[in-house]
Amino acid sequence: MSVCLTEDQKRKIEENRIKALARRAERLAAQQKEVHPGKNNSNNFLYNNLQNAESSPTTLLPVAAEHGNFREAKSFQQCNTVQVLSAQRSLAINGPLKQESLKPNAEQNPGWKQPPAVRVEDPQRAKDVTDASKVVVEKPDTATKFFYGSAIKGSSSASAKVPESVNGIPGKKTVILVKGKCVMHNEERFRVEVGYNSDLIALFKSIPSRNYDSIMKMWNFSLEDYSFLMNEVQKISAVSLKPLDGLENVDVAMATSLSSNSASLGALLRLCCNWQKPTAVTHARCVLVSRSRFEVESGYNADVIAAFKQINSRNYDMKTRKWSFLLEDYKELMEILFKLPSVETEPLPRAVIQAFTQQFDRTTVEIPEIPVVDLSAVDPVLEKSLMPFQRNGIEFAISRGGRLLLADDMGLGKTIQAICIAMYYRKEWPLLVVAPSSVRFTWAEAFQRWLPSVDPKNINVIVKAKDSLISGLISIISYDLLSRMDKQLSGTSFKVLIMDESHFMKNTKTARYKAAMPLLKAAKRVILLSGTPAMSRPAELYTQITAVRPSFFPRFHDFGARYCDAKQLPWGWDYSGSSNLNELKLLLEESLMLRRLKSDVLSQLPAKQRKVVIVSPDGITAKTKAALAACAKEMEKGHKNKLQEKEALLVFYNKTAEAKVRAAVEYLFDLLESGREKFLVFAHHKIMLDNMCKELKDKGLNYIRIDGSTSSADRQALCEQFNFLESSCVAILSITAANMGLTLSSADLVVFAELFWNPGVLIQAEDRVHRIGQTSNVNIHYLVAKGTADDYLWPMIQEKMKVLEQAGLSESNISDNAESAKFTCKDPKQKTILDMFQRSFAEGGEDGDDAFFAEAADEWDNSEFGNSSETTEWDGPCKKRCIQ
Ligand SMILES: Nc1ncnc2c1ncn2[C@@H]1O[C@H](COP(=O)(O)OP(=O)(O)OP(=O)(O)O)[C@@H](O)[C@H]1O
Repeated sequence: MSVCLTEDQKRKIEENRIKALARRAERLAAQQKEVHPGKNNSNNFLYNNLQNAESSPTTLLPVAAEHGNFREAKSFQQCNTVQVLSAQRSLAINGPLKQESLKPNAEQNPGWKQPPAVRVEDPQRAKDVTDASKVVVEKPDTATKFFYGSAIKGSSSASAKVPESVNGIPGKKTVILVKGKCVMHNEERFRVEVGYNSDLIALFKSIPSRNYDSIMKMWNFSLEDYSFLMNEVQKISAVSLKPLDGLENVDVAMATSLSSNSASLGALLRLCCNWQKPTAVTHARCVLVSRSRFEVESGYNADVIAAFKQINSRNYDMKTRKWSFLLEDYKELMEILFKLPSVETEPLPRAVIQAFTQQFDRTTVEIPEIPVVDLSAVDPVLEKSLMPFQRNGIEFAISRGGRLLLADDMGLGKTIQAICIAMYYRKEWPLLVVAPSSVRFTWAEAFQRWLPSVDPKNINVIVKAKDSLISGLISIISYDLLSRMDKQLSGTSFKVLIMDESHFMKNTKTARYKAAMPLLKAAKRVILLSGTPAMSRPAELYTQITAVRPSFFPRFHDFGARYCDAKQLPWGWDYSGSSNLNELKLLLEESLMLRRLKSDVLSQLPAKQRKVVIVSPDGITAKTKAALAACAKEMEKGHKNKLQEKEALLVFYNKTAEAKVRAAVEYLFDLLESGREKFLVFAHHKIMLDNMCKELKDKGLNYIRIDGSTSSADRQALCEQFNFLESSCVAILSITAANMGLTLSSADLVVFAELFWNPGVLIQAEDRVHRIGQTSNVNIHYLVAKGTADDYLWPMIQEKMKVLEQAGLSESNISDNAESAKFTCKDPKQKTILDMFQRSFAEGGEDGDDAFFAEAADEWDNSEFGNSSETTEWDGPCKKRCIQ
C-alpha cells in the first residue's frame, strides 16, 4: 500500500532529518573531544608543542638526573621548551599569536622542526592563511562541552561561545557554563576543582607551576600563579571559578608574598617569560651575585650601557667589567632593557625572584635574623641535649616552614635535629621516616633515646610490604620497601616526612624516587637529610630542591639550562655540567638548604663521635637463625666449668658473625653511596672480612686488606696506598691484627662490623684514624645486631668503657655518646648470660681470652667457610693495652 505524503509532512520530515544530522554532528564532535581533547582546539600548534615540551620534565628529567649518564639522547623538541612556554604564557596573556613570532626561535635552534600547518576550521578565516607555514591561531573550539563538574545550559552569558552551525547545519543555541572553585592543595599550592573546558585546560597548561594529580584528577598550581590564573580565567566566559576561601593555611612567608607582594611579585615573575626577541643582537644575562645585588652580563651595546646609567644603584666593577645593581632596581632596569629591540635580556629565574621577594622591595639590606624558637614543647631530654649549632639548624628549619634540606657534614647530628624539627610539628603527626634499610632500627633507637615521652609502642619499623604504614605515631621504612608499598601509599598521606640520605632519590628513574614523590607532594613538612646532597654535579640536586620547593623549577630543563650548563648535542641535551653556581648557592641557602661543615663547628664537637648502628640480621638462612637460637639457649643453661662456658660463647660469637655479614656489607655500600670516600671497617671473623672484600672487588671498588697474614712491609705499603689515594678506598682490617701500629689518618670514619670483648682493643683500633695528622673530629660507628651475641657484648663493652674513662684512659664514654640505653638487659635470663660473659672475660685475664677466642675463631672460619689451604688469618694473641 502506498501512502502519499502531503507537502507539510515532507517539510516536517526534512526538518527532522536536518535536526537529527545536527544532533549527530554534535555528538561526534563531543566524542572527538573525549578521544583527543584539544584536537580541534585552534590553539593546537602551541598546545601540541607544549605537549612535546611537556615531555621534558618526565622524559628528559630522568635522563638528566640519571646516575652516571647525563648524555642520553632525547627529542629535539625539548630544546623549544623555553620558547614554547614563552609563547604559551604570551598566548595566555596577550591572546592568540601568529606563528611568525615563534619562527626566529627556530632559526636560533637548528634542532627545531617546523610544525605542521594547523587546520583552520572556520572557512571565513581560512582565506587569511596564505602561507602554509603561517598559522592563524583560531579562537578556541566553539562546541564547549563538559564531561564532569557542573554546567548550566542556556545561560544568558552574552559572550559564551555558541555553535551557530555544525557542518553547515544550524545548531541549537546552547550555552554551557562550567563552574568550579579554587581550594588549598597544600601550603604552597592550590588546586582547581572544575569541570572540563578546553580553554581552561589550555590555560592550565600555559602555567609553568602546573601539576596534574592523576589520582584526584585535578590540576594544582603554585600560589604564586594564583592571581595570574584568576585574571586569565575571567577572560574565558564559559568558565566561572570561585576564588580561594582565604589564606589561613598558608605559611606566613607565602601569605605575605601573596597578599602584600602579589602584584609586584606577579609583575616580576612575568618578566621571567617572553625574554627572547627575534631580532636581538646582544644577549644580556642577569645573575644574582649576592643577597642584595645582581649583575648583568652582556656584550658591548651602547643602548645597554645607556640603560645601565639610568639606574641609581649601578656599580661597575673594573676587574670583572661587569655592572651590578641592587635587586630593588631590578624591575626598573628590566623594563628599560625589554624595550630595546636589539637586546635579548635573560631575566633572573623565577625561583630567585620567589626566594628573594623581600629584597626586590627593600632599600636596606639586612640579613634577616632567624627568629628564636620556643622549643619548650619538645621533649626536655632532647631540648637540653642540643648543641648550639644544632639549635640554629632547628630554628632555620622552622623559619622555612618545616621544609628544608639539612646538608650538615656527617656526624654533626642530623638525626637529633630532624627529630626535634619533626617534634615541633607534633600536632601534625603521624610522622614517616624514610631511610636506607641499614639504618631503620638506628632511627627507632634514636627516637627512643631522644623522645622518651613517646611510647615505644608507637614507634613502628616497617619490615614487610604487608605491614601497616600507619599503625604507630612514627613509622620508619626503607626506600626499597617504600617502592613496594604503592597500594598502601595511595590511601595514606603523612603531613610530616623525614627523608634520610635524601640523595638516594637523586635519580628520577629509580623506584625509590617514584615511590617517594607522591609522599613528598602531599607532606606539609619535608625534612631532607644528606651530608652529600650532590656528589658530582648540580643536576643531582634537582629532585631534592623540587621536593622541598616544588614551585621553584617545575621543569628540569629550566634548572638544567641555568645551573647545569645545558648543552644541546646532536643526540640530545647534556646536563652534566655546572654553571651559575654562586647564584645556586645563594638561592639554596636563602630558601631551603642548611649546610655546616665540621670545621665550622669543631669547637662544639667532641674529638670522637661514636654511634651505634642497629643492624638487622635479616636475610639469614633458617639454619643460621636456628643456630643462633640454639646458642642463646645453650648459654642460658649455665655451665659447670669456665672452658665449657667459653666454648658455648665462642659458638654464639661465631654464629653472630655469620648472621651479620649481609647487614654489614649492606651498610658498607650505603656509606659508599652516601659519598663516604675513605673509611676503615674492622671485623674479626674471616667470613666477614672475606665477604666484604669480595663484594668490593666484584664492584670494582678500591680497598686494602690487612689481616694476620699481611707482612710488616706490606702493611706499611698498604697504609700509604690508602692515605695517598685520591679516590675512594675502604680499609678492611682485622680487629686483632690491625688495631695497632698503623696510621690511616686520611680517613675520619671507623666502622666496627663486629664487636670485640676488649674495649682497649676497640679504642686502639679507633685510634688508627684519631691520631696526629687528624684535623677533623672522628666518627665511629658500631654495628650491633639484636638477637645475637651483640646483645651481651655491647653492654659489657660499655661497662668496661666506664672504667676506662674513670681511669682517664678513654676520652669519651661510649655509653654517653652512643644510642646504647636499650641494650641494658632486662630479661633475667639474659642477665645470666651477661654475667657469664663478664665472668668469662674478667676472670681469666684478657690476654688469655683473646688468644683463646682468636685461635678458636680462626679454626672455626677455616673449617666452616674459609679455604683451609689459606694462610692463617690471625697473628695470634694481640699485644694490647690490658684493661680491667
Ligand atoms: N647533641 C648531641 N648530644 C649527644 N650526642 C649527639 C648529639 N648530636 C649528635 N650526637 C651523636 O653523634 C652521633 C652522630 O650523629 P648522627 O648520626 O645524627 O649524625 P649524622 O649527621 O646523621 O651523621 P651521618 O651523616 O653519618 O648519618 C650519634 O651517635 C649521635 O647520637
